[in-house]
Amino acid sequence: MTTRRGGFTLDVDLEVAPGEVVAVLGPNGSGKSTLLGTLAGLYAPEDARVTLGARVLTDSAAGVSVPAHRRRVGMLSQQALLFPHLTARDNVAFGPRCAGRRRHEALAAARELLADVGVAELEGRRPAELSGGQAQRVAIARALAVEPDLLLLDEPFAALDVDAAPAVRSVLRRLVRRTGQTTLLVTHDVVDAVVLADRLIVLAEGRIVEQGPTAEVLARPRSAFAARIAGLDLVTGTASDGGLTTEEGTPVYGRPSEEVAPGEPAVAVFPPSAVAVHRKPPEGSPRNVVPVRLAALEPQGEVVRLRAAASPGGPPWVEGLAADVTPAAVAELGVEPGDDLWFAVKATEVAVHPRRR
Ligand SMILES: Nc1ncnc2c1ncn2[C@@H]1O[C@H](COP(=O)(O)OP(=O)(O)OP(=O)(O)O)[C@@H](O)[C@H]1O
Repeated sequence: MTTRRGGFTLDVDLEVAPGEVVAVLGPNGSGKSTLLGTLAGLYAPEDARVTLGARVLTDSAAGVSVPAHRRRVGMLSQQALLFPHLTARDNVAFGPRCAGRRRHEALAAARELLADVGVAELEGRRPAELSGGQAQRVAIARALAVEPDLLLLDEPFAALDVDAAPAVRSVLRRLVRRTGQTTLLVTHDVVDAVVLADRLIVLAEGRIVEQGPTAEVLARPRSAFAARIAGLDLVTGTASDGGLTTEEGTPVYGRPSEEVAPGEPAVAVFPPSAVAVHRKPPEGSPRNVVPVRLAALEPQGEVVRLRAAASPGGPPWVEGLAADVTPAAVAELGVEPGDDLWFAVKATEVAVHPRRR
């Protein structure tokens, strides 16, 4: 598709498999909202062909453009945008009613969905009587109530406070997985992509500059933007009681940030600034301590990023882990590439999230 807005041109070619969740990341103004708007039928593209299953939604060459409300494309944005005069239940039942469902059927379906998103007891409240997180849960229920063929999520957690966002993300993850909902998710948060998406695409200046399985793009970023968002330490494994267990069986201790059941695929996430670097294994406090071989020293503004490789006999999953330390600490440690070191990170600094298979 090619869509112009003012002097900006979006030019992308994208295919999403049924049931797939694709995350779209990119700097401000890279065209993420323009992409969603074009799929939703909000903008008239200059030259595009958009198909959903067997249906043609847009074919500019043939003069076809299905209006937004007939696309069976659901949209959820930062703000819940509920009808202010309707109760939570009636907000969710509205779409099915418009699609011709009987009133009692639509209300029953709405109640079930409100229970699914964890706000069954709020069904009689109006939007003004809901918190941001509660309203967004209702908005998720409303978006799914019409059983859209494609769900578009435009920064659905951005307006929520940091405490509410992971719980709402969990709810969305569970429902999207259960219904096999085909989804395109625009986000600024790489953790959203890890938790929800099978695949990640990176937009820059209206074009796709990178795409692939989420973990792969983050492990081997090619664009400057992907490198920057990949600036978190990620360790994948299987959730356990106190954190996760890597594929090789190493325990990584952390705190579950949201609903993640033992035995499920999980990812441990921590900032490189939380990693302490030692010459000898540190003693005492309960934390994660792992041997690494120093691969590189990368200056990063105020700090130096120590990049790890596996040490002989050590676990392979440390490959690529980063530790940010001050230049003074680097001088004091006297480290050089090839040195054998220990990376340590406190369990309280490690967030454990569920991960898409
Ligand atoms: N109404 C408009 N008229 C003209 N140009 C517009 C309009 N809306 C957006 N643009 C331009 O289109 C480009 C893409 O905007 P878009 O909102 O799709 O980016 P985005 O990636 O979603 O950004 P953000 O992360 O800031 O939400 C921007 O350069 C913007 O200046």
